Amino acid sequence: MHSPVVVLGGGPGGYAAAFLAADEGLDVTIVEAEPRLGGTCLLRGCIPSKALLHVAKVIHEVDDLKANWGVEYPGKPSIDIDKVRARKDQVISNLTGGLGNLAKRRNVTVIQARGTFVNSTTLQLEGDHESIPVGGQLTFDHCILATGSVPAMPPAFNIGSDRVMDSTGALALADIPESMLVVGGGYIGLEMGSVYAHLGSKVTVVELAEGLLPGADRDLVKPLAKRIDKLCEGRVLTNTKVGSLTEVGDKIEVTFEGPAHFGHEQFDRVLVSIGRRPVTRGLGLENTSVVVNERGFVECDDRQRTADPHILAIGDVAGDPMLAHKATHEGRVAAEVLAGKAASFDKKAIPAVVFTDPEIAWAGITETEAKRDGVKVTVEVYPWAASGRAQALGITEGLTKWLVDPDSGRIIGCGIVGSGAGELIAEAVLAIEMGCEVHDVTESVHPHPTLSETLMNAGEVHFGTATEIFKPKRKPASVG
Ligand SMILES: Cc1cc2nc3c(=O)[nH]c(=O)nc-3n(C[C@H](O)[C@H](O)[C@H](O)COP(=O)(O)OP(=O)(O)OC[C@H]3O[C@@H](n4cnc5c(N)ncnc54)[C@H](O)[C@@H]3O)c2cc1C
Ligand SMILES: NC(=O)c1ccc[n+]([C@@H]2O[C@H](COP(=O)([O-])OP(=O)(O)OC[C@H]3O[C@@H](n4cnc5c(N)ncnc54)[C@H](O)[C@@H]3O)[C@@H](O)[C@H]2O)c1
Repeated sequence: MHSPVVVLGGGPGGYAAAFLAADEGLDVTIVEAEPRLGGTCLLRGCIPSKALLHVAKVIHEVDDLKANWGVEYPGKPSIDIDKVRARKDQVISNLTGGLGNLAKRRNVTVIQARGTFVNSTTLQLEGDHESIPVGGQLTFDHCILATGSVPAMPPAFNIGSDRVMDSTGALALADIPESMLVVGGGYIGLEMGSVYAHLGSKVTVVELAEGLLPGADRDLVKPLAKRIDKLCEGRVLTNTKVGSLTEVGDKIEVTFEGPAHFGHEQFDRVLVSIGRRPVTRGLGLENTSVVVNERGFVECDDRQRTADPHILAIGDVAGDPMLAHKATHEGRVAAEVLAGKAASFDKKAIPAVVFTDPEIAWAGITETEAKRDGVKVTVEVYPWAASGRAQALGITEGLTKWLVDPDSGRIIGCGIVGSGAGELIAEAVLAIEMGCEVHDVTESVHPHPTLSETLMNAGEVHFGTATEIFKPKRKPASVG
């Protein structure tokens, strides 16, 4: 069988690339190993985790009503874990079913098989699904490689016990363990740790680095770290390493090694969330001219082209950040490149959102990166305590900040911590992409009372015109 364009992998990178290429008039086949399109994001990532985080947020808000707003009701919320799981699975089914229909309506062929490269223009397909062509070979003019990533599970943690879970295991929500250790205080550890803590588990978080979410700006992480610490009843062990895991009866015994915490302790379940690795091994890439770097990512240019003229790469397999919207955007670029358009990707404003409560979001350059790279920035911070909407909602721990190029006055970065930060950051992405100056934001009328005003207000801090703050402190332009 021959298909001019083949997309290997049907995640948010792969299906976006395939659908857009078909819309451009190309003849497209998706090869996906699993029975459903959707990839990590829909089946075991973004969507199920956000469905569960919604439950966690509502539980928190109910507690807040009781503690701070005089709303009384008897007892604690009781949780029917089967119903929570069923609702989460329904959300996944709704979305993945829709994708199958969208592929059909575009005449995109979907083959359910595992593909490996025989050479630069041929895939060998393995599996037993009827969609696999006789002989199992699929030739193509161009292949878009979109095989994504899988959880990193070092041999020391891979002890063959289902009490030790990766993110997929945690999302399966088999039970609500009494005690749970989360190894890694990054995106997954904090999102899934929050879910389990709100459902009733006693959660301990262990992070190798000095603080949670290493790499993110500390002023953004601080309010979240405080909340997580409260949620985990002080059981956030930073600067600590997990040495070994051993199954002892129906518990996992864990040894801690670190200046802050030493010794061993038992937990009902352990979630290992210490990063993900790109899927490049075992794909037969050595039979092509594709270059894989020392971290396992496929090397490609800003048009998603690899060193092999027949192969493009997108999404998690094509490098950091491993985020669904980055995969989708790269998929669009790859499709347009194959359609002969002058598309390329300037990655200056890919937003990142940690969907905890409070949420953390950033886009463009961060203060941490500016310091590291010696980039001159002026930082304008607006505390949410001065926002009417934040006061009304009782979420005053947040802040919004702009990072401004002091020479041009252009906005080059934004950071937000607070409820809904993930929605608010979209305005910042547009501002950075459009090359806006700070006055473009301050002169755009924002609706009142909303949290979006904090973006306008942080801009007003730049000009000293923020009326809700008594004497705005101006930081001088600084290097780092
Ligand atoms: C718990 C969790 C929560 C997340 N939450 C978010 C979030 O809120 N926001 C966000 O932006 N990102 C989130 N992510 C990251 C996001 O899921 C990934 O960045 C995104 O799915 C990457 O898309 P992709 O298309 O590159 O790869 P994937 O989604 O990983 O898809 C790759 C596909 O390729 C298939 N495949 C692999 N090898 C082969 C082969 N040889 N033959 C055929 N098929 C193959 C796989 O079966 C898979 O379906 C989360 C991830 C996890 C684990
Ligand atoms: N909201 C989102 O967009 C979202 C949500 C989940 C996942 N993701 C994506 O998936 C990726 C993987 O998520 P993740 O949380 O597994 O990785 P991560 O890189 O976000 O965090 C891993 C954390 O584990 C720590 N760590 C590493 N080894 C350790 C050890 N031995 N002991 C203790 N801590 C250790 C690291 O210092 C780091 O803080 C993310 O980087 C992100 O790209 C995104």
